[in-house]
Amino acid sequence: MKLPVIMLGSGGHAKVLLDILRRLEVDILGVADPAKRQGDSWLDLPVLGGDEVVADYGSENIALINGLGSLPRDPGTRSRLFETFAERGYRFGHVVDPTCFLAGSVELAAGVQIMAGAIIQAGTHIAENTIVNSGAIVEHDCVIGRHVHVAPGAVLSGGVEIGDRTHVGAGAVVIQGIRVGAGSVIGAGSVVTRDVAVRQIVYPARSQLKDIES
Ligand SMILES: CC(=O)SCCNC(=O)CCNC(=O)[C@H](O)C(C)(C)COP(=O)(O)OP(=O)(O)OC[C@H]1O[C@@H](n2cnc3c(N)ncnc32)[C@H](O)[C@@H]1OP(=O)(O)O
Repeated sequence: MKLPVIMLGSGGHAKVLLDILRRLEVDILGVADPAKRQGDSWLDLPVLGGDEVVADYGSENIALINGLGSLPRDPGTRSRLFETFAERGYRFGHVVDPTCFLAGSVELAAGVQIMAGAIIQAGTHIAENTIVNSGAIVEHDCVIGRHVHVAPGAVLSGGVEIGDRTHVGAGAVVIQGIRVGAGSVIGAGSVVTRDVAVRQIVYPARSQLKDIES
């Protein structure tokens, strides 16, 4: 049985999730966001109140959707929200855009979100609350930790391991068999050919600007 859902947050990431949920014809009760006024509406959804309003609904009657996005150097609001409600017994639903490709043996933990056009190949495991964003490719046998964001267009080659809370930037490429430690940031457009330790930032090569001589 599919439970009705409440969306937490109403920013850009939540907007994309809402579009997916509507295409999947999920029953959405409303949005919880402390920055909005109870009784208002957001994209034709009722604003139910702040996060505390979730307590009005029994954890066995609803599922939650984590609508907060995540960027490098974020203070961890998305992961905290997940942990807080999971500890209280609430379940976080998967959001899987119907245009993505998921191989049969892929394992998705609670709250994983797979956005439009992403490809996830055989033998890959993705842990709780992780986002694989639009058009990203996760090849076979990858192990992706909790609260990770694989940003749009990033490529993880076969057998890559990504530690918890890591951000893999838009368009980054990680070659096969690489291990990336927890809490790291792979800059957008980087090509990663060596292992990355815990809490390191990978900066990509910079493009150079020069005037065209006539
Ligand atoms: C749906 C969505 O939108 S999801 C979001 C997708 N976005 C991403 O994945 C972004 C990932 N973040 C990045 O790549 C970041 O730029 C980081 C984390 C690598 C670097 O961040 P910071 O250390 O804060 O760098 P900062 O922004 O101060 O820039 C420092 C310099 O590096 C340059 N720079 C920063 N990031 C990059 C990059 N990815 N590629 C090339 N140059 C870069 C900046 O232009 C700046 O150059 P300048 O000194 O000549 O002005």
